[in-house]
Amino acid sequence: MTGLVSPAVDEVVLWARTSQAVDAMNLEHRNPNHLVDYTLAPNVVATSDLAVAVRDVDAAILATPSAYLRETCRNLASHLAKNARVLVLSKGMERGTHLLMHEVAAQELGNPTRVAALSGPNHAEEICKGMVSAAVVASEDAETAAYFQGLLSGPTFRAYVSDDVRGVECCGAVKNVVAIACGIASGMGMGDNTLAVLMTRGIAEIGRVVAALGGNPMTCMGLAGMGDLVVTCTSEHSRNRSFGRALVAGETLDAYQARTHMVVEGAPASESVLELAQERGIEVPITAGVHSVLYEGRPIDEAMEGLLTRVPRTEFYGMEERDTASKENQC
Ligand SMILES: NC(=O)C1=CN([C@@H]2O[C@H](COP(=O)(O)OP(=O)(O)OC[C@H]3O[C@@H](n4cnc5c(N)ncnc54)[C@H](O)[C@@H]3O)[C@@H](O)[C@H]2O)C=CC1
Ligand SMILES: O=C(CO)COP(=O)(O)O
Repeated sequence: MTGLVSPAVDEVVLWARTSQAVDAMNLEHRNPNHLVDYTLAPNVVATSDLAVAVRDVDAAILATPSAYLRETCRNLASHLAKNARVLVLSKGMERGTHLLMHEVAAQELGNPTRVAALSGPNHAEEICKGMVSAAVVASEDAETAAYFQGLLSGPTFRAYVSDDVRGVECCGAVKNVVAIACGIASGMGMGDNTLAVLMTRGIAEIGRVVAALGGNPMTCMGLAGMGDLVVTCTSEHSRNRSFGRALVAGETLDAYQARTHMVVEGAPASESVLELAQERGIEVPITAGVHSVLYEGRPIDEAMEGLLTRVPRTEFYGMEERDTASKENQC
């Protein structure tokens, strides 16, 4: 995001946790751990001091893995000005509470109207090369969404706004689970038909969860839904997809994350989405299948067979009237 924001502001301050990363970014203008060939703009500076990072800022952009967002916001709360706007990039659903990331940020930082969430098909590997991308900025407050739309929009990046922040964030959390399923299918040697089936039934599954959380299922047709689902299920850059392939090859989640130093958000999301679905009676067969493989020791072949041997149904899309979320014959 620094490459998108830096042309629009005087200075971007990056918070990093290690002095090694901070020194490399300040001295060489490169991140030594991620996108190592990318040169940071001259007006980007780094610090490991959170208080310094947000001193006198107009806005903060939060991009920690979802599991650390609450802790990061808690640490930030006493340093961030009360009127500073907050944009959340993290994609996930909190375990136990089933809160979306903008809700976690708002709980810890106060004033939900200053919080927005950004989601869409946005692999940093392509954005930093100036390849055309787009995303949606969602907030319950139109001014906050418009503020970040203005901050991020540029010649190669188009930002749309939405007031359906729950729908946008829910899409971002659940599509990662579907992408793991696609990676597994790809690793098993399945073809394009299989991926198309998983993605299409995946968007229906996402739609049911969006509806249950009070979002608009039509948001699934947009950049945060269909757009991000397509890129995450098909791109070579996707961690969730490539983890699914690695799993078939015998690698564990911990080993994959340790080798890549990157987060696989679909794994914890499968836990929280399944918890939520069981609590609310939502059918999430793809999520349940991924969860069973990751956390219940179910063999991959058996999970795939389980999906295929379900009772034949009418095709519902997950985007019908909201009360269809509770109908039995829905998926
Ligand atoms: N909104 C959007 O357009 C996009 C959002 N994302 C989301 O952003 C979040 C971060 O993804 P990436 O930047 O790709 O991460 P990454 O997978 O490249 O790396 C994870 C990073 O988390 C850091 N980290 C580990 N423990 C931490 C802690 N306790 N506190 C803060 N940071 C910690 C690691 O140092 C590492 O740099 C994820 O939730 C991901 O799904 C990712 C791509 C696009
Ligand atoms: O959300 C993303 C792209 O929009 C990143 O997806 P992965 O975490 O699977 O790489």
